[in-house]
Amino acid sequence: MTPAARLQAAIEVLDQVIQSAAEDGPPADTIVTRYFKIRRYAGSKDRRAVRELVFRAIRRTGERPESGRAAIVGLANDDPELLELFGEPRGPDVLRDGEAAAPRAIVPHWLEPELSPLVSSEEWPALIERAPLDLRANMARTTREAMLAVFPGAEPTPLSPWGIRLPSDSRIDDSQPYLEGLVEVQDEGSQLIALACHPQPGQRVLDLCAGAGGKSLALAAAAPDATILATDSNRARLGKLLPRAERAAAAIETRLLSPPRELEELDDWRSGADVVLVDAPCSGSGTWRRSPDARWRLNADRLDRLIAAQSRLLDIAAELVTPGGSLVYAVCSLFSREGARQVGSFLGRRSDWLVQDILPGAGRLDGSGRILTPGHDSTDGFFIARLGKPC
Ligand SMILES: C[S@@+](CC[C@H](N)C(=O)[O-])C[C@H]1O[C@@H](n2cnc3c(N)ncnc32)[C@H](O)[C@@H]1O
Repeated sequence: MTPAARLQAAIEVLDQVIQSAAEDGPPADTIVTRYFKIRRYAGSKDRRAVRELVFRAIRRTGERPESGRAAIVGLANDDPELLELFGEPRGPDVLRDGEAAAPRAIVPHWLEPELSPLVSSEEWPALIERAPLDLRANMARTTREAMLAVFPGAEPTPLSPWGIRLPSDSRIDDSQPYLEGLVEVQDEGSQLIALACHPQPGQRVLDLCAGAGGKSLALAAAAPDATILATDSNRARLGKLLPRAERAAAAIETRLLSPPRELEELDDWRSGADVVLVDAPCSGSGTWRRSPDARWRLNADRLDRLIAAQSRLLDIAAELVTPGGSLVYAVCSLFSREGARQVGSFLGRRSDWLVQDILPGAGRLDGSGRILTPGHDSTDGFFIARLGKPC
């Protein structure tokens, strides 16, 4: 493919990404892969180049643009080499006078007021910079030192004692330690959520929104003798946990929940969990650096629905914690309504619950919890709080 043809391909992919974002369809990554599945003539260099153009355009454009062409015109306005490709054979049509270009932005304008006041605009560029690849050493079966020696370019993460940081483009899925379950891919911020749960041997720990089990696996590695139940309402996600647990040699029970009957289905855990983790569904605004197209999929209705779901899940979790036990609430979001204000509302409903200190030295205090951000902590963005149920 010529450079002009690659630019035209990027426009076509972006059109599909825009449509998918509007319809809550698959993410940009999947769309790029699908695009090339039926275009076998494109070589690996072409695929890489088109992908790079697509993601540069997505990162540059905060709000969902009107078309792939508008996104690429915006990108080209910043890059004269791209401008020259318009009108070339197999390339995009010639630029029209005054043609609309998608405006450059990091945070969509309508979401600026949602950000925690701690996330100042100086930090915004880090929200969409490429993320490193973090691994978690499976402490039940190895040590961080042993794993640091295995991966070239590996550094210990500064905040999590389990973490190993590799350069962004590292591949580990065919490495022996990964296949043997000695390491898992997990952002340092996610590791800190498991650390905030502080699971102890013999405890009963419930991971209410376990998804594919990233936090459950970290909890099992930290306390192999704890009883861990991983639940989720999404069968496909929860189904991915079992093979991962097998690889890690972790004992984790799973249970599929059917909202709105979660409490009935967890009757045997009512007031019975020493720790309940609510890693709640959220906007994902803390992970824009990994999924920059997430900015294009959010809308006010969807955000309101997520906030209502978080509040409901917190109330469910409160019923499951044993007196004297803890509820750990986490979201990969930097929006106050999903983080500090969400927990503030919970404490308004249950004023006898106690705010517990977590993760000294990591992140910054934000209301009754802590906020971690890519700019301040070099992790994905998270809000984490730990609340104690009165005895
Ligand atoms: C942020 S993700 C969890 C990520 C997961 N803990 C991990 O470490 O990979 C939120 C999860 O909440 C689940 N969820 C949404 N509503 C739920 C409900 N009512 N009960 C249980 N899980 C729910 C979603 O299916 C999703 O997997």
